[in-house]
Amino acid sequence: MILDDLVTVTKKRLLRHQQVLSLDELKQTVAQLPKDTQPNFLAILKQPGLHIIAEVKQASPSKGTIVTDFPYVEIATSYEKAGADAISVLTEPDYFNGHLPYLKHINDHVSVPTLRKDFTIDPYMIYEAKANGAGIILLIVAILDDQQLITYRELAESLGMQAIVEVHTAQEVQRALKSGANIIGINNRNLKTFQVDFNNSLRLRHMIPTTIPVVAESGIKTSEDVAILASAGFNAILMGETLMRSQQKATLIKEFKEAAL
Ligand SMILES: O=P(O)(O)OC[C@@H](O)[C@@H](O)c1c[nH]c2ccccc12
Repeated sequence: MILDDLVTVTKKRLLRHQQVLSLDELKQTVAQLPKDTQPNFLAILKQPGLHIIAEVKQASPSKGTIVTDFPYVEIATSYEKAGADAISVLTEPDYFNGHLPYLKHINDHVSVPTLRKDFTIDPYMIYEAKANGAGIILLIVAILDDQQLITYRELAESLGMQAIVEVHTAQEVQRALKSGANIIGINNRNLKTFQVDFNNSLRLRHMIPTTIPVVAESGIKTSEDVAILASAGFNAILMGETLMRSQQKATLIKEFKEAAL
C-alpha cells in the first residue's frame, strides 16, 4: 500500500539526514532562530472568510508528473501576489518530486506562512521544517499514534509553528479532536487508495466545533466548489493540482477569492 511505502522511504531518508546533521546539531541551529519567523497561521484562519492555501507541487503518486516546467519560486510569489493566505510546499522527493530546499528558497521570497507538506513521522522533521522557514507542518492522523499527535503538535507550537492535523474518516476526526488539534484538515483524497470524494469534507465538517478552523483539502477544481465550501463553513481550502495546471494561476486565485465571498 502506497501510504506504507511512503512511511518506509521517509524513515530511510530520515536516517540519511541524521547522518549528515544530528538531531542535537539541528536543534542548535533552530535554537538560534526567532520563534515567530512567520505570521501566525492560526490567527489568520480565525479571521472571517475562506482562506486559500496554494500548493507548489510538481508531481504526485496518483497523477505522476503534473508539470514539467517548475519555476517553484516564481509560482510561489505569484500565488502570494494574487492573494493566497499561505503556501504549501511539497518536500517529499520520492513520490512528489519535492525537495526540502524548495521550502527554504520559497521562504526567502514570500512573507505569507508556508506549510511543509510531508509525511511527518519524527520530531527531526519538525525541526527541519523550522530550520527551513516553515510556519506550518502537517500531521497525518493515519500514520501517527495518539501520543505522537499530541507531542508533535506541541513541539511545533513550542517552536512558533502551527500543525494542520489531517483526517480522512470520522474516526480520524475523533482522534484529531482528542489530541487537542488547533487546526484540522479534512482530506477529500483517501491516501490509501487515492480516491477523491469532494463530499468527504462536507460530510465530516459538522463533527468539528466551529472554534477550531477547518481546511478542506484535495480535488477542489472550480469556483462552484469553492462557493460550496465557503457556505459549508470551511475556514480554508488547500488547492494544488488545479492551480499547478493553470497557465493563469493568479487570475484563478482571484476568481476563487471572489467565489468565496
Ligand atoms: O492537488 P489537489 O488535489 O488540489 O490536493 C492538494 C493537497 O490537498 C494534496 O496535495 C494533499 C493533501 N494531503 C496530503 C498529504 C500528503 C501529500 C499530499 C497531500
